[in-house]
Amino acid sequence: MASALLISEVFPPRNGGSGRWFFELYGRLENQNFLVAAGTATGDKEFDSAIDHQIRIRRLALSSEHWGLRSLTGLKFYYQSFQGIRRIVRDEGVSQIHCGRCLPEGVIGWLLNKSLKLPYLCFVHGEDIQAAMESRELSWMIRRVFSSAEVLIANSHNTARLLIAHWDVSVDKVQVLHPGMDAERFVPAERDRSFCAAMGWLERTVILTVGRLQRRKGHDVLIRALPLLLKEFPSLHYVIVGEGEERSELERLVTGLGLSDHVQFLGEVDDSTMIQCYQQCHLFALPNRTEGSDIEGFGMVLAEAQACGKAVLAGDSGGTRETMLVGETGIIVDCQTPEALADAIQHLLSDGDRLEEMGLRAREHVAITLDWRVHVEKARAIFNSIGDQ
Ligand SMILES: Nc1nc2c(ncn2[C@@H]2O[C@H](COP(=O)(O)OP(=O)(O)O[C@H]3O[C@H](CO)[C@@H](O)[C@H](O)[C@@H]3O)[C@@H](O)[C@H]2O)c(=O)[nH]1
Repeated sequence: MASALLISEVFPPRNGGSGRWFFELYGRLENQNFLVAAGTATGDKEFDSAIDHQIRIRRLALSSEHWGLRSLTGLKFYYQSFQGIRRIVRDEGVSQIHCGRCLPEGVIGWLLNKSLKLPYLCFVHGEDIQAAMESRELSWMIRRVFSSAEVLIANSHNTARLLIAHWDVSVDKVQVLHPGMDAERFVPAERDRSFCAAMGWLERTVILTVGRLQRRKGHDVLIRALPLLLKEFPSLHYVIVGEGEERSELERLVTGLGLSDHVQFLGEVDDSTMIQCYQQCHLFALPNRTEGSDIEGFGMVLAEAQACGKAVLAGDSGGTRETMLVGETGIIVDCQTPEALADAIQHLLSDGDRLEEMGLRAREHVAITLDWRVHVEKARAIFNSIGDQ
C-alpha cells in the first residue's frame, strides 16, 4: 500500500522543472512507498509502463486554466480533482499528501486535510507565490494552503526568503531543498564533430539556452544582444532548445533583426539530444529577468549545463545564483537590457582559457553539491518528519 501521495499536474513525459524534480527525487528514495497523481500527457502510458522504480503513477485530468475558486470552471475543477484524489487516498491507504505546487495542488491538499485530517507538505517554486501576490483571491487561497501545511519545501533560499518576508510563514515551517541533476547522465564530453556537423555548428561559437519559451526566461534579450556581438564574433550562433507560448514572437524578432542565420530553434528534443547540446555548446545562458512578478525560482538547466562542464551565465532574478559559484563557475548579469548582456558575453567569449577553467570547476561544483543523490537524505528526513512513513 502506498503511504505518501504526491499530487503534481506537471510530470514526465511532459517537460518542466517541477515534474523532472519529483520524478528524479522520488525515484531515488528507496524503501519508501510513493504514489503519484499526475496530469495526463502525450505518451504517458508508454512512459508509465516503462518506469522501473518504486513510484506508481495514476493519471488524472489535473489541468485547469482557472485556479481561483470563484469561477464555475474553477469550482468544477477543484470538486472533480478532490473527488478523484480522495478515492485514490481511500483505495491506497495514503497517510500523507505532497503537493507539487501551491496552486492548484496545494488547495487539493488543504481540502484533504480539512476533510480527512491528512497531513500535507507543499513544494514552492518561487514564481507561483510571486504571481499569486497580484490576485486577492489566489493570495487568500495560498494563505490557507500555507497555514495548514506541516512543511513548505522551497526550491531555493531566495524562495524561502520570499515565503518568510511576504507571506508571514514561520521560519520553522520552511525547508530549503534545491532541485538538481543526474551527474552520471549529464557529463562533459569531447568535441563531437559529427554531431556538430549535423547541427550546422562546425566553425561556429554556440551559445545555448534550454527551457520553456516564456517571457521571464529572457530569450528575447539575448536575441537583441546578438547584433552587438556579431562584429567581434561573426560566427556566433544562438541555439534555443524548448517550446512555449513565446515561440512565434521570438521567431518574428529574429526575422525582423535579420538574424535567421544566427538563431536556431530546435523545439523540444529528447534528453540525449539535449545533453549533446549542453556538451557541444561554448557557453550556456539563461538570460532570465523579472517579468511582471514572474521570477526564476532556481533554474535546473543551469545545474545541467554545469554538469556537462560548461560555464554558465544567468540573469539576476530569483534563485539562479544558488546554482553556481558566482565568478568561478558562472556569472550573474542584469538581463533587463541587451547592452549589459552583450557586454557580459563579450567578456566571457574573449577569454577562452577562463571559460574552460570555469567549465571544469562547474562540473566539480555541481557534482558535489547538486546531484540528486546529495538531496535524497534530506528529502527522506523531511518526509519522515510529517507522517508515519
Ligand atoms: N528533454 C528535454 N528537456 C527539457 C526541454 N526543455 C526543458 N527541459 C527540461 O525541463 C527542466 C526545466 O527546469 P528549470 O530550468 O528548473 O525550469 P522550469 O521548468 O521553469 O521549472 C520551475 O521549477 C523548477 C523546480 O522548482 C525551478 O528550478 C525553476 O526555476 C522553475 O521554478 C530541465 O530539467 C530541462 O532539462 C526539452 O526541450 N527537452
